[in-house]
Amino acid sequence: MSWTDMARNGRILIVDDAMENIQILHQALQDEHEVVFAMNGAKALHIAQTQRPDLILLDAMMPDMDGYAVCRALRESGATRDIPIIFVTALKTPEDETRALEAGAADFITKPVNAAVVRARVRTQLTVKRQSDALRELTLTDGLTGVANRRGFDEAMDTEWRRCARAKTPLALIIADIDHFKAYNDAYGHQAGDDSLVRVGAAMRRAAARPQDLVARYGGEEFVILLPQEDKRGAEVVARKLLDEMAQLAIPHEKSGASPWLTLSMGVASLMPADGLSAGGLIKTADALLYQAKAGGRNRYCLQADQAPTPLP
Ligand SMILES: Nc1nc2c(ncn2[C@@H]2O[C@H](COP(=O)(O)OP(=O)(O)OP(=O)(O)O)[C@@H](O)[C@H]2O)c(=O)[nH]1
Repeated sequence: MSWTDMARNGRILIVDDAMENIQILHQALQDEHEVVFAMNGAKALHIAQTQRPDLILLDAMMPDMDGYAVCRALRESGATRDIPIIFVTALKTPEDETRALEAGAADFITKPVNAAVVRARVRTQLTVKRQSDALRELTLTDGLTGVANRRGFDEAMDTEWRRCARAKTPLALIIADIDHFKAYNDAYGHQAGDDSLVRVGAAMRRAAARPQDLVARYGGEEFVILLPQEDKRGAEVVARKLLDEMAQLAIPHEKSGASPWLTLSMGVASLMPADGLSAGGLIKTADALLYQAKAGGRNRYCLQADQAPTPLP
């Protein structure tokens, strides 16, 4: 499917205080898009947050909250910041146009609108948005395994830390490292090593399959699993599932010393994000537990002790 084809089926939010204007735009777009509408700024912000439109057509002049204020509010919220906005207005001066673009609009259409122009401008903005989304996805994904990369993990950790702190729910982390992977590469070759990394990444995704779970490749043969709203017992269940998944894969590793198969060692930790604690502290705790699992013989996980979590300095 081409970018232009993909741009045909987006959800468009039309914001205008006059029903006849909404009807004209609806008429122009309804064949190619799902159209929702709002007749004031507050309603527009609510729909933008809850229904996540792909693009917003925004009237500049509205009573109470005008288009510029709506535009600024959309830009301030992480959930709506990236939705492209096209201003639709009877104001035509270069100053009006500049003001709209400075408020964060992607484009500008003047009234009375022409249906073909509206469709073309909407398609263009949707195409640009789809392309930038795809590019962003690429920058957050590990090219070999298809799981998130270090940067993807850092972003998710930042978001989930703040989300769990607000919701007062725990956040769990598993750091997993393949055992004796250097010996594996030496014995079976780098290509076989790469193939195994792909299979391990897929096993992790099977073990941590909830929508909010995030699997990332943290370094060469080191992976992390971020488990929002999980305490350490929930994370332990995932770690056990992962040991099972690895046993089922049964990738031969004759030089391992820990097992005839390729295995993982893991550190499993969880804490309640709060003032005085940090995401870095959670990572350090899980990392120290991973080290214990390695020292204890590998092919196992070490779980955080039961006392109140005290992250390492
Ligand atoms: N094939 C392949 N190997 C990688 C990749 N990234 C890292 N490695 C290898 O992973 C190995 C990691 O070795 P070490 O850090 O010594 O650890 P280990 O041999 O797994 O030993 P333990 O962790 O102590 O069980 C190195 O040989 C790296 O070359 C990769 O993308 N592909």
